[in-house]
Amino acid sequence: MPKRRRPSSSSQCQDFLADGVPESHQRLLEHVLANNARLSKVKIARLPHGTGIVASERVKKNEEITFIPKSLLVNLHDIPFPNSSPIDHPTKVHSSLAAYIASQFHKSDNNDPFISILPSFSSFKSSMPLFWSNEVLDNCSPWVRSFAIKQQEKLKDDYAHALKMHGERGVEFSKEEYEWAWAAVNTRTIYYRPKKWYKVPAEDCMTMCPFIDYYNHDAKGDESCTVSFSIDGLRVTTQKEYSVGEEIFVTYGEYNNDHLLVEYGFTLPKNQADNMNIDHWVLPKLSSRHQEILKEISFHGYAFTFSQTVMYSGSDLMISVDGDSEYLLDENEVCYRTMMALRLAVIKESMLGKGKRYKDFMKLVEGGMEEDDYVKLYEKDEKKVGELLEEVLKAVEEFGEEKTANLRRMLEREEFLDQKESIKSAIGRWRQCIDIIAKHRAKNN
Ligand SMILES: C[S@@+](CC[C@H](N)C(=O)[O-])C[C@H]1O[C@@H](n2cnc3c(N)ncnc32)[C@H](O)[C@@H]1O
Repeated sequence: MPKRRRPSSSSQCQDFLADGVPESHQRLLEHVLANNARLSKVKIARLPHGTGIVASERVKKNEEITFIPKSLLVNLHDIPFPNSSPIDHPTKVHSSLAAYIASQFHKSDNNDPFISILPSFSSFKSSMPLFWSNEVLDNCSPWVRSFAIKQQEKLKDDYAHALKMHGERGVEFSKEEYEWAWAAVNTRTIYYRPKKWYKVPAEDCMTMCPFIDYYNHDAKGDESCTVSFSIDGLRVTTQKEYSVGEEIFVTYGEYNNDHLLVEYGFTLPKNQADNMNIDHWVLPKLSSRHQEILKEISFHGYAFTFSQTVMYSGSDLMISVDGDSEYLLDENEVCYRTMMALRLAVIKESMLGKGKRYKDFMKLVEGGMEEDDYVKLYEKDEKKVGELLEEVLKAVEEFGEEKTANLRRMLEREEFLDQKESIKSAIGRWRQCIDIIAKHRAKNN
C-alpha cells in the first residue's frame, strides 16, 4: 500500500461525501486525495443497494470523473509478499490478495483506510451463494448451485494455498478473516494490465482499486462509464450526461443475473443481458446417442451431470460459465445451440447417422444449408421442436415453482431465521426466471 503523502483537509473531503456516509469513508477519501487521485463532480453516497457514487453536479458526456494513480492500486505487483508477483506466474493471485487483506485486518493496530471501508462479512454471507447453506442452495437453479459449489471449492483451495505460502512465513489471519477478504477480492477487483504484464493471463492481473470500487454495476454498457487503464493508473469516463444526485454506474461485464448473483451477490431488476441456463431440462430430451452427436459437433450443453451430489464436472462447468456451450433462454428467444439440440432430438434414434433428414441436419450444422431453407423443408419437425421447447419451459417452470414453495416454507421455520436474506434472494431469482419464461411465451406465441 502507498505511503501517505500530504494530508487532505476534511473540508476538501466533504465535497466528495453525501450526507449520512460513515466517517470511515472520509478517511478513505483523505487517503486517495493525499495520494494524487483526481475526483471530479462525484460523491460517495448511501443508496438503497449499498454504497455507490452519485453526481455532485451536472456531468457532461466524455468527462473524466475519477483518476486513481497506479501507486494506490493493490495488486500482486505491489503487496509485500514473497513469490506473489504475477510476473512469477503461475501464482494464485486471488488467494494471495485475500491473504494480504486478511493479514492487514488481523493486526490489532490495523487502520488501513482502504480495508476499513470494505463491507462486513455478514453482508457477504447473506448475499453471496457460496456462503449459503446446502438447504438454500438445493433450492436454487442447478447453474447457481453448481457455480456456488465451484466457488466454495476454489475458496477452500485458495485458503490452503494461502496458509502454505504465507502462513508458514508468519503472516497471520483466521479462517473467517480469510473468507471475508476472499469475498471482498472476488467482488471488488478489476483486471489491470499494464504493459509489462502483457504475458500475464488476465485473471492474474486482479487489482483492487480504492474509490473506483465504490462504483456499482449497470448492464447498460453503452451508457455506463468506461474504466480504462494506462501505465499511470485507472480512470473512469462518462458516456452520457448525469444530473445532480443521479447514481453513476460502470459495467462489470455483460452478465446475466445468475452470474451477478454468484459472483457479486446481487441481481439487477432490469437486466437486458439476463437469460437462464436450461441445460438441466434440455438434456433429458436427448438420448445418449443424440448427446454423443451433439458433443461431436460441439452443440452439447454439457454443463451438468444429474447426480444430486455432483451437479457439474470440473472443466465442463468452466466452459459453461464462460458462456459459449450452454443452452440459454432469454425473454426473446432460445439460443441457436438449443434449437439445434432440439432439432436433433426430434430425429428418431434409429434415423441418426442415415437418411436425408439427418444429412440435411448435418449440412445445416456445417453451414452447407441456410436455416430458413431447413425450416421450410422440415416444417413438421419444426412444429415438434416448438412443442418440445414448450415441454422444456413447463419443466423449468414446475421446477422453479416447487423450489420457490420450498424456500417460502423455509422462511416460516425458526431454524432458517438467520438465513432470511439469502432465502429471499433465492426466491427473487426464481421469480425473475419464471418471468423470463412468461415473456418468452408472450413474444413467441
Ligand atoms: C465493487 S462493489 C461496489 C460498491 C458497493 N456497493 C459498496 O457498498 O461498497 C461491488 C458490490 O456492490 C454491490 N452492487 C454493485 N452493483 C450493484 C447494483 N446495481 N445493485 C445492487 N448491488 C450492487 C454488490 O454487492 C457488489 O458485490
